[in-house]
Amino acid sequence: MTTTKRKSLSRYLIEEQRVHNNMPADLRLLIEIIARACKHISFSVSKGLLDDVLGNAGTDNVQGEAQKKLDVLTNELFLEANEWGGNLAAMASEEMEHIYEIPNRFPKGEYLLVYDPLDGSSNIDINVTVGTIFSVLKKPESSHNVSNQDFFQKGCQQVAAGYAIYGPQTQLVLTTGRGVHSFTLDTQLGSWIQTQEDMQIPETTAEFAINSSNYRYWEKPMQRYYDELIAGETGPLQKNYNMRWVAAMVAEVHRILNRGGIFMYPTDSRTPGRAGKLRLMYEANPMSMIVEQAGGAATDGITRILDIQPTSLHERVAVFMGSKQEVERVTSYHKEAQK
Ligand SMILES: O=P(O)(O)OC[C@H]1O[C@](O)(COP(=O)(O)O)[C@@H](O)[C@@H]1O
Ligand SMILES: [Mg+2]
Ligand SMILES: [Mg+2]
Repeated sequence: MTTTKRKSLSRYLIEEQRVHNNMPADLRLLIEIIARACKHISFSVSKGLLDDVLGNAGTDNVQGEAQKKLDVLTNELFLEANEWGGNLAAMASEEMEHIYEIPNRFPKGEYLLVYDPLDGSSNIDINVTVGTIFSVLKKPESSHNVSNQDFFQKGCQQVAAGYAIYGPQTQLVLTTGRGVHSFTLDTQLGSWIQTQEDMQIPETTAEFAINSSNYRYWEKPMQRYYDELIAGETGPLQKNYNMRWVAAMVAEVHRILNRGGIFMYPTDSRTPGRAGKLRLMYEANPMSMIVEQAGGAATDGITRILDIQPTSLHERVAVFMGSKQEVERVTSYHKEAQK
């Protein structure tokens, strides 16, 4: 099929608003602006060495991680693109310690945007896939001056979630609560064109993704599950598994959406008191909404991620997400160990 016969993102969003009554106009406009920001990031990322945007920025983010030049640049691109759109009250990002309230000189709206502008940033200097992850929340009606507290909503309250993946093609994967749909950036037209409808994660899988160099730091139930995975058909799972690790959550989740699998970043003892590596509000929550909307599951080993009450902007969470059967199995091992 040629792209001219396919649906653009704009048309998809208008149909969601007008035909399916699934979103108000201001949310539709917000998603259009987010998509435009992702398009801009895609072009910046693709320039790489040509624009001297690779390498370290020489600064650390609030979590003490060295920022790449592109972490800083993509954060600014996302801020600038979204602050004048008129649909937001405030934003929060991996790269900013505090929330960013829309300044009074811009029109304001009723939504809150939380994002990871560049996911998998250790991949950027070696020209491997990276992405952008975003989550949209409604500002509580009772709130007049935006505060951190307004952002502390459970993932099940997200009104939209998505990611852009900057790989061989740039794709935007989106859910507004009626399935998961993907749009590929047609770089000649400059438009997002729908290329997948209602993506579904197979319930069973024979593929897993985990950074197994951390094995010795894991808790017992995680080690048990991993031992069973690698024992393959000689162990209790009685089948052989394949392993993949891109080191970008966006890329792992995208693979799982397309062909199934389980992605894990468990708690480990490298940093005592820290629950895993991934951040709840701008990594785990949006990805969990997408995974559940595609028929998969997502837990922290015990609890459904979308039911966790956030208590700080940058809090971490252990993540097990993807094909339902495997997520249920590893979750049951954690629950057994807890008893
Ligand atoms: O360095 P590791 O242990 O392989 O961790 C990789 C994980 O870290 C992350 O890159 C964190 O994301 P950021 O690049 O946004 O900090 C995840 O995308 C990925 O799953
Ligand atoms: Mg990330
Ligand atoms: Mg990041």
